[in-house]
Amino acid sequence: MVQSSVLGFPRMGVNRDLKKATEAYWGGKLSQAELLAEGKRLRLEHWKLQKDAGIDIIPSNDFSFYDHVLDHIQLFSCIPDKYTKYNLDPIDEFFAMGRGLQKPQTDKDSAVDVPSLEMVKWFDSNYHYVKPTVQDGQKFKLKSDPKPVVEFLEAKEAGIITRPVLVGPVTFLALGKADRGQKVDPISLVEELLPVYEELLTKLKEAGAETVQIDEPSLVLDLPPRVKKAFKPVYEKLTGLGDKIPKLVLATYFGDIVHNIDVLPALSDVYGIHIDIVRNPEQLETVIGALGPKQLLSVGVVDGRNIWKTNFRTAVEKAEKAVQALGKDRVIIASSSSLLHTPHTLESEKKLEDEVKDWFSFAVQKTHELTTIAKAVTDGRFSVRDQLEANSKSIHARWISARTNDPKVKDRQSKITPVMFERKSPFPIRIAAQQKLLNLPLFPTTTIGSFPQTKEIRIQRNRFTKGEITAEEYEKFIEKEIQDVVKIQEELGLDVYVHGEPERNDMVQYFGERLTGYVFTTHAWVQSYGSRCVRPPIIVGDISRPAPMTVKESKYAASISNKPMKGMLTGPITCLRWSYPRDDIHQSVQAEQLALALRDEVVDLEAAGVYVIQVDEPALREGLPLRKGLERENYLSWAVKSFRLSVSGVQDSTQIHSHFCYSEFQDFFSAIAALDADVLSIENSKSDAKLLKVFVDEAYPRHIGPGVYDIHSPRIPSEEEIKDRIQEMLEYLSPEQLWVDPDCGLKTRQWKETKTSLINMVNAAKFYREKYAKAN
Ligand code: MET
Ligand SMILES: [Zn+2]
Repeated sequence: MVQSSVLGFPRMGVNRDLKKATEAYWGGKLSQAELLAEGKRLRLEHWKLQKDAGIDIIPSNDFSFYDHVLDHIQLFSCIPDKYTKYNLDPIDEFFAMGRGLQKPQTDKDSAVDVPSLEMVKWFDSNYHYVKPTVQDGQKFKLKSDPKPVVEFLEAKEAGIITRPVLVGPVTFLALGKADRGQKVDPISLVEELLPVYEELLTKLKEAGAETVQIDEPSLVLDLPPRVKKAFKPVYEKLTGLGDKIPKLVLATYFGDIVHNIDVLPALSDVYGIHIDIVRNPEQLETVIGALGPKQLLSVGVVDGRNIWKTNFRTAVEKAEKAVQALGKDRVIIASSSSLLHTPHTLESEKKLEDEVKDWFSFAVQKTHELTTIAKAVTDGRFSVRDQLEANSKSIHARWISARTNDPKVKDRQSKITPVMFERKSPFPIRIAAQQKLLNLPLFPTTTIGSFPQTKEIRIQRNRFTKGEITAEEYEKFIEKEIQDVVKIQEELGLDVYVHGEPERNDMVQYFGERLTGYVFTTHAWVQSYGSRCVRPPIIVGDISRPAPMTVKESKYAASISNKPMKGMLTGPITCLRWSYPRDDIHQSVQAEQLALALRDEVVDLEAAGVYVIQVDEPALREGLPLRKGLERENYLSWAVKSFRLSVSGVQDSTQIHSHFCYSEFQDFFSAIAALDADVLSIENSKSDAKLLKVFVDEAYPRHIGPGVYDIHSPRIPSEEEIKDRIQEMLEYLSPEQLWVDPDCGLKTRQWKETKTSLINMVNAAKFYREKYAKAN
């Protein structure tokens, strides 16, 4: 019999219950016991739901109160002293590592002030994990009552035998880093870490676990030889323990393992291997060929990263191929990765039109898809004939739907010509024309777009959405907000203003709502980090812009300002990456459609008298394919082209800005340069200014505003501190090139700290302005 399996289930619950519970606990409104009980309730509910769907292999230890890598950090006692020194309760220590902890002194306890561990994106997804941070001479120790064992027993007690999920030792270390000032290479600690895995696996076996899913997704990356070499000793040692530990199914996802296939012989005693054949179907044959004579293959055929209904015909075909080669008992039908990246259930969507709703499948629906596919492969397609027929009807309906295809969009795409990717003149000519028009001082100051999204703004937006106030009333309210921020910027003495983005609920959704081809959900939240969830819009069809999207607000703002007003747009790649993209046409085609829509917007803004326009691309980097090579080059080529297409319709005198919330450009600098933006604003306050060296090495000629202070924290930077920061930047950038701005938008901040921080920023800029004016 071919078994069905889920690699991991979303943790939040139908109504983001976990988010609500953890935030209530942090806010002191829920006791620890209540929080733990809520976690338990959610785990049970999710196990039962998978069991009821008929899933054979149900995961446990996929749940986490914050992040599963952080769970492992605590499980292995890999906790830096700065946390342990406070002797916090384990759950509070856990959250302190995840989100930092600041607590004033009380009668009972001393004050706590500790920042969080570093958090970064999980492979190429928008989920963030906490980075294991190790010390020279790091030791590991298994925590008492290990979470994987506790949760396995919890499920067992409820009559459900699960397959616990662990992050494998190689991936755990490969994703880690040495703490500040430490020299250790994390992977060199593998010998130290292995006994902890042995102990944990032994305990799981004693508890009754027959198999364990051990995640080693690092196998899809380009691995440095020292990491790659680590697989052999680790897995020989573990499998050498024989029956003392559960059988291991080693899971890879988000890419193929063909380039690391020489590792497979070292894994030949591992019970089974999981591969993602949604992303990389072509690896199937190679991996089958490299399996040991008895090894199982878990084939990921249901997408864990997107929301489209699985095409049963192609999924069954792929699975049958595996069965033909290996036999029914050696194949498992699985989700491609954990379902963590998909929303909980489609059932919650009451407002979606039936036509499109029929095209989607969220986590709960995917569990049913898995059992159907497994049955089709086990008992033959006729055994699930009705499901297969309904599925192919739905797939076909989407394919031919008028919502999917817009001939006008395709026609416009076919008429794109090479000149549309080029500004009229090269940068030196443009900047001269811009200078003439804008008349900016040295060290111009600006902000990144949004100003504090106050409670009042959210209230009014809600009232408007609910129909409690009219469009006119709402518009008046927004105008008033714009007036206020223009006035504040005048008082602060900034040089290029923004309108503050009060009308935007979200930087992607706002645009999606004004474009054709998008649909929106009401409950389809997915975890981004900790308790934070996002609700990505879904691209279902060809995209076009029926009418201007931002011109009214920007034009109004420009009309009441005595300084240049910067128009603010979200770039094509970010609109694409922070949505669920279509899977029926290439992403480059969708990016191009978005670019054309934005191009019209840019031209309209210019015509409305907005001569500085910023097109934000914070998601450009996360879209970078995981491995170097052709795929990455291709991505960068179409990503750069779509950006250029969106901004190149303007006159030389219109200044194009772009913004990125990261500073690591080393591995794709040429793409950043190729954007040909007149001004780049980048996140830099937390990084070493040395990173800016790449701009010197590559003789970058255009303007740059590296963020001078961190906007993620309410902390106010002093004028001195900002001056020091600018001084450091001047070691790498010329005074003519340098802009002064914060790291990112200010929407999550309060007005109080925002104003003071900006006063300090403007003063620091003025200091250098005067200094260099005198020098000339
Ligand atoms: C995540 S980048 C955000 C840029 C946007 N213009 C803002 O200021 O909020
Ligand atoms: Zn940003």
